[in-house]
Amino acid sequence: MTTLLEINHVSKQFGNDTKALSDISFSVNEGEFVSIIGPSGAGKSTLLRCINRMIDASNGEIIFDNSNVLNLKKKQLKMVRTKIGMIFQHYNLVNRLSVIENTLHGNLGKKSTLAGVLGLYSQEEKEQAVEILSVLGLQEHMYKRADQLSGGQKQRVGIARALIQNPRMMLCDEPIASLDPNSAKVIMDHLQNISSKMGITVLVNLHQVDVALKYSDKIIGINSGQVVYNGSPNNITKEDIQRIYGSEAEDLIFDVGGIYAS
Ligand SMILES: Nc1ncnc2c1ncn2[C@@H]1O[C@H](COP(=O)(O)OP(=O)(O)OP(=O)(O)O)[C@@H](O)[C@H]1O
Repeated sequence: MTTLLEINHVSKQFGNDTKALSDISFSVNEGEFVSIIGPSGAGKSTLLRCINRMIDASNGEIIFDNSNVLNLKKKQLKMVRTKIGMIFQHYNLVNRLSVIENTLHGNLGKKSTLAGVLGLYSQEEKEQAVEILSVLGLQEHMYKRADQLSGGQKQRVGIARALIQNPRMMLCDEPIASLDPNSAKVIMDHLQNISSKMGITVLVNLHQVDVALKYSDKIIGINSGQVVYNGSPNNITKEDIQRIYGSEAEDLIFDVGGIYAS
C-alpha cells in the first residue's frame, strides 16, 4: 500500500493559551477511508484545515504526495490544493448559481483569475461536470439554483465540486452534521464509493461514532488535541471510546453497543 499523507508531530497553537493540536502523527494510504472522531473542541476541524493550509500548523510536517505542504510557496501550494478536494458541513455553495456552475467552480483553482471571473469552461469540463452530477443522481437538477436544493442535494453538489478537480484526496469536515439520517446515508455511501471504486483517499471528520465505525478502514480518535486511537474500527473497545470521548462516552456506548471488540 502506498502512503499518500503523513502527519508528523504536528502541533497548532492559537494565541498564547489554546493548544488545539499537540504532537499529532498518523499516516493515510492511497484510497483509504479514514474517519477522525473525538468530542467537541478536540481539534478535528483544526487538523483537517492544517492539511490543506487553510490554517498554518505551528510545528511538524505534513507530507502529501511526497511534499511537505508546510514548506510550499504560493504557486506550489495552489497546485497541491487542486489535488485535495474539500467538503464542508454548510456546503459553501454559491446560492445564486446553478448546480452545474457550482460544480465547475471546483476547477477555479486551475484557472487564471480572468478565466475564473468570466466563467470560461471548456466543453470537456462541462461534459465532465454532467457525468459527475449523473453519478451523484443530480442530472435532473443541473440547471436549478443551488438555493432550491435540499441539504442532501446541496452536499452532493459539494462532492461534485470536489470531484471535478480530479483530486487524490477529499477532506470532509462534518459532511453529514446538518443532514437527516437518510440524506446522511446517501452522502456516506457516495464517499465510500469515491474511496473504494475511484481510489480517492477520503479523510472525514465525524461526530457520529456509529457512522465512523461502519464506513471507515481506519479510525483516528482525538482527545484534547492528541491522537488517542489509531487503528481499525473492528478492534475498537469500550475503553478506547472512553479514552476518545471522556465523559461523553457513556451515551455513545449506549447508542452503538454491541459493535465493539470485547
Ligand atoms: N481560529 C481559532 N482561534 C482560536 N482558537 C481556535 C480557533 N479555531 C479553533 N480554536 C480552538 O481550538 C480547539 C479545537 O477546535 P476545533 O474546531 O478544531 O475542534 P473540533 O474537534 O473540530 O470541534 P467541533 O466538533 O465542535 O467542531 C478548541 O479549543 C477551539 O476553541
